[in-house]
Amino acid sequence: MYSVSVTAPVNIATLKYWGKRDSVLNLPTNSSISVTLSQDDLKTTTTVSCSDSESYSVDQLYLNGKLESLESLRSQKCLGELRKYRSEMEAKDGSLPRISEWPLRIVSVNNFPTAAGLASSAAGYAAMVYGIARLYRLPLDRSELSKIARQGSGSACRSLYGGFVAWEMGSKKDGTDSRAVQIADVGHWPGIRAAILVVSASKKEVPSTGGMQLTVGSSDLFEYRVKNVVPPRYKEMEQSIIKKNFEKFAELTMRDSNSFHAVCLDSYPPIFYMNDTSKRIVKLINELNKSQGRNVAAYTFDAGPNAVIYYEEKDEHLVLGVLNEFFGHLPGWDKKRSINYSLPDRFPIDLFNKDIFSQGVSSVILTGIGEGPKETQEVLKMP
Ligand SMILES: Nc1ncnc2c1ncn2[C@@H]1O[C@H](COP(=O)(O)OP(=O)(O)OP(=O)(O)O)[C@@H](O)[C@H]1O
Ligand SMILES: C[C@@](O)(CCOP(=O)(O)OP(=O)(O)O)CC(=O)O
Repeated sequence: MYSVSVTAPVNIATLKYWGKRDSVLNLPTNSSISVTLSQDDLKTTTTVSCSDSESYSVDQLYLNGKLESLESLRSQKCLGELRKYRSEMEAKDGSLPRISEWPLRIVSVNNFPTAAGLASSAAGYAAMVYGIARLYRLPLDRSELSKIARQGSGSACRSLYGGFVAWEMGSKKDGTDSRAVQIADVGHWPGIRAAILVVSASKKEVPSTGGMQLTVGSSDLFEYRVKNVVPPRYKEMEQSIIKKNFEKFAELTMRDSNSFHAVCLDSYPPIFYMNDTSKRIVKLINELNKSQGRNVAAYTFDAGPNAVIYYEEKDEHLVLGVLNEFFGHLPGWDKKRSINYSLPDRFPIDLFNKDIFSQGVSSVILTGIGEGPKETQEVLKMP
């Protein structure tokens, strides 16, 4: 029996992937950019093993304690590609054990809600692909592995790296140039923080894949976004990261979240991922930024109502000053309990009815930028 355990992070896009040009190879209609979040707070842990013993009769995935199907085309493609690489190695080197033929057992847990718009599929597929690649000792770099993870879930390709990551859409039909690359590692700009306001931890209404297909097929705005908005924005965002220009990075992040939700709304029938709570959070952040005369925080929303708010550590007292005022009673503040937050100077508190603006959020996750997948000593047992 051979076994390896790994952990992998969540990533939250600041320039959104929305739309596929090939849904079998999972190739996107635009390049995207994300921040990898710290595994201290959000992570998938996966133990992969393979054996020729009788107890390993078929490939199995245990996710959060339950047996899950591996039959989906997405999972099959990831497993198939990894096995193919391993069997090619075995064919070239007769001394290698022929483990590519053995059934795999994958035991995985997410320490945060699964399928609730918190990018569990990204961390999950990244962990699965990275773990099997280590088990098979494949000589593939993270960018090569990202092409495999991409076929599990598009956004998963970006979780192969830490720091700031781009998914280059590529132009080849076979997808061999559609892969993740690192724009900058954590050390480049370590002060990036993220506050997640969990608005809904339940399963989302319109899954990303179906939502994208609907947008591609029905939104008039979509073509404009893909052709005219994203390409220059990609370059500007990359530059803002390289120059550590938070003011610009924040503006582009918020604009791109708005643009993504605009094409969702422009789909026919329309898709609504943000709800009234999400909209109130946008207002809080806008007023905070206005009151300080600069962008101290940037909101972004994925395919659900949860908000992710990026900010710099040096402005934490301002951002958490506001968030604590409205959401300080919720779970998630333990590591900041000793700090006495107060509202930032000039914040226009009179504009906000506290009873209404405190509603709808169930918990807060305070985290920051983090590293990519890594091996761990923690071994998960079959439930
Ligand atoms: N740890 C894991 N290992 C393997 N697969 C996983 C893991 N976690 C999640 N998945 C897969 O991802 C699916 C959830 O993906 P889905 O896109 O619905 O939600 P999400 O990733 O949490 O949200 P979003 O993509 O909008 O951020 C699960 O049903 C499962 O198939
Ligand atoms: C809104 C998004 O989070 C969409 C993520 O979509 P997925 O990666 O979950 O989609 P599939 O490739 O169909 O699995 C934006 C982003 O992460 O870039």
